[in-house]
Amino acid sequence: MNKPGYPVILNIEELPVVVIGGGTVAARKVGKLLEAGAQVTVVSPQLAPDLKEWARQGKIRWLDKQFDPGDIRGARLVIAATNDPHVNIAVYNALEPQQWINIVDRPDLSHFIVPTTFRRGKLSISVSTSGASPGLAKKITAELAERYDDVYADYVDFLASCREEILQHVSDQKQRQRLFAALLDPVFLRLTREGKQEERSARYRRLLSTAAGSATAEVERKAGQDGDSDPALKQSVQQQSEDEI
Ligand SMILES: C[C@@]1(CC(=O)O)C2=NC(=C\c3[nH]c(c(CCC(=O)O)c3CC(=O)O)Cc3[nH]c(c(CC(=O)O)c3CCC(=O)O)/C=C3\N/C(=C\2)[C@@H](CCC(=O)O)[C@]3(C)CC(=O)O)/[C@H]1CCC(=O)O
Ligand SMILES: NC(=O)c1ccc[n+]([C@@H]2O[C@H](COP(=O)([O-])OP(=O)(O)OC[C@H]3O[C@@H](n4cnc5c(N)ncnc54)[C@H](O)[C@@H]3O)[C@@H](O)[C@H]2O)c1
Repeated sequence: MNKPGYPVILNIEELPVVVIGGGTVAARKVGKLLEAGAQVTVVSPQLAPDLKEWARQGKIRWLDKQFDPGDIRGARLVIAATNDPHVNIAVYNALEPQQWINIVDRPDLSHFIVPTTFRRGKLSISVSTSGASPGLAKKITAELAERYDDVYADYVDFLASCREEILQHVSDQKQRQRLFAALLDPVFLRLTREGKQEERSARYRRLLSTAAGSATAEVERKAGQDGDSDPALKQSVQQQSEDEI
């Protein structure tokens, strides 16, 4: 991988992922795979403590053996995480054409590399140095984690529910964009931080009714101007005003 790469969040729920090697690095990768709901198989004659525990609890399938090419058959993603570079290359050579691999000591051959990530509910912040310095990525993440603290989980949930409501009830594209922008006013974060959820909702309601009012005026102005109006927009905006007042 020599280009900067294409950052994505993969939905790997229920998908089979095979990890070769059972040491500290494998345990770190498997922890994140389990959080994402993947079906994980670990192939290794030895397991780090976390992996042992997950195998005992049935959270992962453990093949207590050295790697063989057949072990990765059917896997969607493959992670080669042994401490033997020759074994990691053997895993790479055994890939089926559609499989994607992360080789923990060969970013240059990997189809994907893993950034550091921390989560605050639905917000996730990831940092990568394209393999240049994973330690620096971790340090930057720690700095960001202080700034984007636990309050963001509730704040992002609030933004999500407002957004859902706006998408459902406000049909005018420009109006929506204005509302989404207004929702990012720092006051909503501040009220979340201060635990003033009611004041936050009241402000949001005011924002909606003001926007609905101005859209109604706009529709009426247009109607007066060219004798024509968009009845769907007018109705949606008026409905909005009635709901909110
Ligand atoms: C982010 C994180 C995610 C994760 O693994 O889950 C991750 N490495 C983490 C930590 C970490 N890794 C290393 C140290 C020791 C300090 C140092 O060396 O800097 C620390 C720090 C620590 O452990 O504290 C050593 C290391 N890492 C790689 C090599 C091989 C090489 O470079 O060739 C070596 C040398 C091995 C040797 O000694 O030979 C390779 C990779 N490591 C990556 C990811 C990918 C690029 C990420 C990026 O874009 O920056 C990439 C390319 C491939 C991949 O693994 O996907 C995770 C942070 C988890 C967290 O947040 O807690
Ligand atoms: N990508 C990263 O973030 C990162 C970080 C540190 C180190 N590394 C690299 O990752 C490698 C692994 O690090 P670690 O700390 O997990 O090592 P480790 O020694 O803790 O674990 C190695 C594991 O590989 C298994 N293994 C060895 N040969 C095998 C085979 N033929 N088949 C199946 N399993 C086999 C061992 O049983 C053991 O479980 C290091 O050698 C280093 O090159 C990568």
